[in-house]
Amino acid sequence: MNQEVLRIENLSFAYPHSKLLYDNFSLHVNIGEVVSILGESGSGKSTLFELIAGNLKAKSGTITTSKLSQIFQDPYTSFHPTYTIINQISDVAPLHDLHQLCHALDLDPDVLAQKPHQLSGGQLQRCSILRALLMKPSLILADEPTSALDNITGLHVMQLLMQFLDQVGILLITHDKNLAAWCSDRMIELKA
Ligand SMILES: Nc1ncnc2c1ncn2[C@@H]1O[C@H](COP(=O)(O)OP(=O)(O)OP(=O)(O)O)[C@@H](O)[C@H]1O
Repeated sequence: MNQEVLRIENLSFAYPHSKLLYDNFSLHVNIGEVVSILGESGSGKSTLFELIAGNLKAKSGTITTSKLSQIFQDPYTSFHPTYTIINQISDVAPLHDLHQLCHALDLDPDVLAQKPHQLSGGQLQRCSILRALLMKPSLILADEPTSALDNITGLHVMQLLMQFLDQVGILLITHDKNLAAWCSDRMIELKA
């Protein structure tokens, strides 16, 4: 049976003094699925994540979500520059599966003792995936997780993330239609 990790039903939302950005919008994600959200700048992709994360309140409709964690576009701004990666990860997540996950993410555990600027963008984005997975989510919100990386590194990072689809569903924001077509079960294109 499909295990649903996100259900959005009849969502409507507008920022104050603005037109409706979402009007009766519905979406669901199951464990094992990658669902991509595409759309031009200003179409409301980031706003959707803010609504799902509970940082914005819908005008009407319902959002039901299981435990989620987020991966952001720029790995350098996802970590504080002055603390080591391991300090920052241990602040938010238990470390039981650290070595096993490092292995799966092709990440040398020694790099975790470094500070963010000492790592490459690809290494650091794998650290943010590590942090997200250690939080044991059922839903991952990934906001342009590969767009700060070159194509080959980006594809590798996405492949590594997709290994965990037996445990999670992934909602992916991307501008990259080729990436979305390659990795998604469903694609939703928002209109500005
Ligand atoms: N805090 C806010 N207050 C008012 N309007 C906002 C706010 N944040 C975003 N908007 C507007 O809502 C619309 C959707 O913005 P959003 O950032 O969700 O789009 P996006 O699709 O993620 O864009 P991009 O691809 O450029 O990141 C835009 O018109 C934007 O100007």
